[in-house]
Amino acid sequence: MGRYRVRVDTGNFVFAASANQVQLWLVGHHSEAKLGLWFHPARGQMEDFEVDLKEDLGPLLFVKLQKIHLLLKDAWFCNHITVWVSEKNMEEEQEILFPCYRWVQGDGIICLPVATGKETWMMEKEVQGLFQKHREEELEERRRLYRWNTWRKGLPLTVDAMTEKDLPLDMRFHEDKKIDFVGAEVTGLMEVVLKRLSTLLSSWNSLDDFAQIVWGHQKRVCESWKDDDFFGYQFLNGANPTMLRRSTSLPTRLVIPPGAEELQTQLERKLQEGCLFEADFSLLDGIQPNVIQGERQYLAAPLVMFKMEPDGKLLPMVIQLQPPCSGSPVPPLFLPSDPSLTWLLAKIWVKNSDLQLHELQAHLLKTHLMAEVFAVATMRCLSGMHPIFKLLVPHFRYTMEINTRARTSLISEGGIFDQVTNTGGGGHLDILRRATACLTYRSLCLPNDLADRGLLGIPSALYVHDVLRLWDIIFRYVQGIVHLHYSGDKDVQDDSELQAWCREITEIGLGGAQDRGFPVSFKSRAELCHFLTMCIFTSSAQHSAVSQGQQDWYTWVPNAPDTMRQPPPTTKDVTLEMVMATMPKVYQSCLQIAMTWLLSRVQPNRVLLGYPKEEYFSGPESKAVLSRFQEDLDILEREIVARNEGLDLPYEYLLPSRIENSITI
Ligand SMILES: CC/C=C\C/C=C\C/C=C\C/C=C\C=C\[C@H](C/C=C\CCC(=O)O)OO
Ligand SMILES: [Fe+2]
Repeated sequence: MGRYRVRVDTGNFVFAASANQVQLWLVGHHSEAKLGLWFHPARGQMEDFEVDLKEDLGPLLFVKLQKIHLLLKDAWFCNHITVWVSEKNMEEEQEILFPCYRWVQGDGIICLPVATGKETWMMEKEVQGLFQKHREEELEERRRLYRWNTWRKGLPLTVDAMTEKDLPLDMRFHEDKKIDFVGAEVTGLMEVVLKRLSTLLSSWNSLDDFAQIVWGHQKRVCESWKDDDFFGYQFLNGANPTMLRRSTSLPTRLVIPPGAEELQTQLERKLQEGCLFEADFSLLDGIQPNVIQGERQYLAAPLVMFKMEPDGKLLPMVIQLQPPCSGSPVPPLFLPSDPSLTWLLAKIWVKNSDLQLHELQAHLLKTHLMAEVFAVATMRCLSGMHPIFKLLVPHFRYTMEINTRARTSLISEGGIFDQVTNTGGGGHLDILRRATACLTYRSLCLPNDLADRGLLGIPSALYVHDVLRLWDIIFRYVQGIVHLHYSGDKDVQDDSELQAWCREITEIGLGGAQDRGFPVSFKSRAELCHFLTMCIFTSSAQHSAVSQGQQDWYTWVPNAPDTMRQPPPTTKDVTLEMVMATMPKVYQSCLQIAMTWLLSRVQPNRVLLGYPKEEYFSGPESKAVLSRFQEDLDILEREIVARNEGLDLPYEYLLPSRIENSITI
């Protein structure tokens, strides 16, 4: 018995309020009490109530709520409910949090378990028995709501939703985000289309013509894109820093033709010095090129070799546009000493290939689609009171919707890829299948990936530096939360929901990826922390690194054309007419600019890494772990700002102040 003060907190989104009435119950260890509170939740409001109860409820475990509709059935977004308990034997009132953070629909009774604190989670068995029944019922409902779907064979499974309208309400864009996103799509397309309506179907006449449709501040790219050091820089710190690796031998595909012994000597010398690097686009070999408006497009599968200079510049040494093919002549090698237009066209071919693998493999597959697998498995396997659910779910905000939109308008039949890229028309799906088949767990764990690619200890590799710092910061945050809730490895091994989550990701979401290093169980807290760090890193920092550069590096179309309309050159005789006939048409260029603007713009009302809107954890220990995470991010922010001050080209994509907490675009 005692006095209970109840506060109901409603979301501040459009339509978060409800015209219906809401009834509350308090459920304690010993008994439960109907509060007889009927109220209409108002948007962004906190409603306070006070009741004196005669019953001895015991320690509170749940709040139950039920929305009663008379006429209009609506949805109410409940943030959380807080209860202050003051009883005779208490020195001071006790504050207890019941997180919700979801839409309350229909008139069923919803149970909100008390916020996970260390004590709740470790609570003795019989109380867990009460929670156990709630958790099982909750997961049964979640598995009905969140189903796997095979969108295309050979790709990671996705959420079962034909369009964003089929998604569970809790996974939808809130109204402000939806209005902004749809508005930007229209604005972006109108901006470029209207500007060039008259010449949409034509080709450009000269490379400078592309300046007519450039937006914003890509001046530096327009001026420097032809320079070798600028070309090399992008493989370290550009839109796609995922292709470069240090060579451990001369690639077998690099057949040196007679007369090129000097090149062979130079390559071998750089190899010996440990400063030979490569970017190999063999994944594109044999992919069927697109046909756009009846015009055949062309693809290459280049290899480019670089040397790392003592000043940190990465300079291309040789480009091979196609791998050798038995029965065909040895493919020509393009060199910096070739005629300038010939060498330039070879570099353009490399950047076209890089854009395809960047967008499909590094961006869409290894961040968007992987985050979706983690999100669907989380909703299907971890109950709302599970500490790992509470740790992860803020990192999946809006991801199912942006991915569903990508499947319906970007990589769909007749979508953007089909309209403007040389991998569209089905080749893009074959690339996704090939990339999925070779996607390893180590390649998502950046310290392992960077070590495997031989990229540690390179002063000019700014992406590498920032990524390693962020990985360590996120790992420390994850470790803090895991160690609060798991006192040892056996707790991890005995956690059935957690082990089911792991298996669901590897065996179902990724289609049996244990042969690519993904775990099917967690044997220790260390293994769990590594995996969780990868999930959060993928959904925040890595997406930021491969998304934010699109606008800077892809708006000047010659620097990374989205399609190529003539075959790769097989001789050194290249003319400007050949180059212009190869480059995208005006329409394809305009759509590239519109899309890169749309997909890498700063999102309104974005939630930054480390600053989730939801408060799922209770207790001073969890709050301290989150505070330290924020402090670590703040220290890194200042480090990067200071580092960038001394740079000709600042690297800003991994500034914590620019990293979203989840993939929302
Ligand atoms: C057309 C290619 C040229 C330049 C890049 C333009 C688009 C990027 C292509 C692929 C990006 C990979 C994943 C992107 C996922 C989401 C996009 C989701 C929905 C788009 C909705 C729409 O097409 O309107 O963005 O990050
Ligand atoms: Fe994205």
